[in-house]
Amino acid sequence: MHCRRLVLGLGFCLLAGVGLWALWVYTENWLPASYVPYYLPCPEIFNMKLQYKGEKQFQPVAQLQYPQPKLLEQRSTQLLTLTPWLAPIISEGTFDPTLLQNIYQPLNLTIGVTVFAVGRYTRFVQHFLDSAEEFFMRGYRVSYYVFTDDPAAIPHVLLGPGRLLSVIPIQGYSRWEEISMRRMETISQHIAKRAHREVDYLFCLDVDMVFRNPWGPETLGDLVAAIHPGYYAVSRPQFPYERRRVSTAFVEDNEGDFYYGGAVFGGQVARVYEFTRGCHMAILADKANGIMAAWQEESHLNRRFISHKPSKVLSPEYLWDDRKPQPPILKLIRFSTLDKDTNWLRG
Ligand SMILES: CC(=O)N[C@H]1[C@@H](OP(=O)(O)OP(=O)(O)OC[C@H]2O[C@@H](n3ccc(=O)[nH]c3=O)[C@H](O)[C@@H]2O)O[C@H](CO)[C@H](O)[C@@H]1O
Ligand SMILES: [Mn+2]
Repeated sequence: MHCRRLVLGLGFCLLAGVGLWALWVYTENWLPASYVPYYLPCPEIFNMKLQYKGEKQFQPVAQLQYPQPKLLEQRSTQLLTLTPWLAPIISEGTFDPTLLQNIYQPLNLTIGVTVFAVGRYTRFVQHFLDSAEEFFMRGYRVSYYVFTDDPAAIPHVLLGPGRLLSVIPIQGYSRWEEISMRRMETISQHIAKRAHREVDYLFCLDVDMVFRNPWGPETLGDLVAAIHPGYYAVSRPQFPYERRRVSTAFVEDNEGDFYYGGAVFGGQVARVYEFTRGCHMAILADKANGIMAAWQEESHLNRRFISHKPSKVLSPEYLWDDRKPQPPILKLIRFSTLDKDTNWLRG
């Protein structure tokens, strides 16, 4: 009798166990997936409030519809000089270098440059810095911040007076997309920790590039974007924005001004902080949802520049590509991407 009860009890437990297990398998596999909170790897960034001189609130632009601004005006010999939101578009002939020099030189500004050289990209540093010494913000104080996973591979480049080079060790990632995208996080953290005390303006540049002509104070502004050399003559629907709604970088067909390049952006250090932080947040949100935008951080940068308009736009003179012939509409090339063996570099 006692034994039968025990067997019955055990049988009941077994049945209940199987039942619970089946229920668990069902909820796990067949119910629609509920959103699992994702661990954001940098909680400190949410709490960092920086103290700038004369800080002012910035209101993002509300979404509205308007015609696309066209860089190539009707007269095909001249580029557009003003955006519809009245930001100047900088190209040769739109400014007087001597006048600007007289205005900006006495301000004793320090201009920062962030540049990443991870893995095989360290080979570009020498050429980049040599050409920057020749053409970038000559006569100004400049702080180069070179981020690398291999500090020993960064050459000792002879710098002019008032110009400094800091080599900052960072972690490398095996995927090039990750290296490229992580720049937003690294730059925002670097500004928070250090650069906001050291520089007035900051430019964030690709390293696989070279300066060929002067880049001066005409480029300084609150928030600066550069028009991508591949898309300055095409219309909105052809811009390679992220078009999937699930991404935080999503852009509608009827939105967008210019397609900007991820290889050049900058501005006042406080504005670059807000900008890179915003892009990094959006990248993290995409990551949490298992999605990578079409052109990585460049897609996020373009999304953000639609709602946070740049106060100054650089023409493709400031972001060209050696693989393309120089069109007559551009009087000179100031900064250009080298023709590189991408497969070997990223391999
Ligand atoms: C013409 C074209 O296709 N352009 C896209 C391509 O630009 P790029 O072909 O210019 O990307 P890239 O290979 O120059 O990478 C961007 C930058 O990240 C750094 N880096 C990258 C990889 C690496 O292994 N080590 C390293 O240091 C380096 O500073 C480099 O300049 O990719 C970018 C990725 O965001 C954008 O999507 C660009 O639109
Ligand atoms: Mn590049």
